[in-house]
Amino acid sequence: MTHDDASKPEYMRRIRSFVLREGRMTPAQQRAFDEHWARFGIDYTGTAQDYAARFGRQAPLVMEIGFGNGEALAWASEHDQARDYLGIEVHGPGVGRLMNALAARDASNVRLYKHDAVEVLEHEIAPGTLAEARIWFPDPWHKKRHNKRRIIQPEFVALLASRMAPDGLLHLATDWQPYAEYMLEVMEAAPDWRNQLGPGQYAEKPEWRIETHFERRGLKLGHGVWDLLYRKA
Ligand SMILES: C[S@@+](CC[C@H](N)C(=O)[O-])C[C@H]1O[C@@H](n2cnc3c(N)ncnc32)[C@H](O)[C@@H]1O
Repeated sequence: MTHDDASKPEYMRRIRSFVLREGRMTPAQQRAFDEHWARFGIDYTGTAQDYAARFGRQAPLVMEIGFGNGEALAWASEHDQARDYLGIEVHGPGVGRLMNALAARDASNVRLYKHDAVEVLEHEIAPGTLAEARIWFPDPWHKKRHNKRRIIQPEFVALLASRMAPDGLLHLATDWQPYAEYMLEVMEAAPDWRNQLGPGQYAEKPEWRIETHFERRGLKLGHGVWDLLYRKA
């Protein structure tokens, strides 16, 4: 353990919210990295980034963590050209697939990390940077002994709040009711966030979130869907 690790809160030090099962990339996804990473990708360096310089303009920045195959991010960024989008995902095939979609529409308002979002937030995103943050259908870690691996934890939402611009919006969604209840519990207790709908309330699904792959999977299993909207207090 490095000295830096020792100074981190317990959650940040030990817990990873993902297991990397790198499925094989298809030739098209591999080609996406070869051809498009220089344009859409940001290599993790562990130092604060100047996103306005990367995008070549000063626009509000929307971040999505764990975008999966990227369909929701592709859609949202195409229909919201006045803002810039930062996607963070550890799963290579999903990043490749999204880059192909972005290249097909010649997108200029999206950049991607293939890295752990907790580390990106800690080291690359300066305080006060984000206008909006989205975490849609994060891994629910169903088993009680795995609940601590959920990305939504008090320490994590405090870190996230510190990276938000004043009045910045956080949008969470899940299809797993016990995780929805846990998200609500963590967020209601967080001093840096206030529920946009009023204390303890879930939100209606906003029109900017299209149905995602994991949402469809949950709906097929008969799950409900819960959206939560919080503003930085
Ligand atoms: C259940 S999937 C949901 C994907 C997508 N949002 C959807 O709704 O279809 C959760 C995703 O979060 C990613 N993920 C989990 N923890 C992460 C982290 N710390 N940093 C970046 N990505 C993460 C996983 O690789 C996975 O693709």
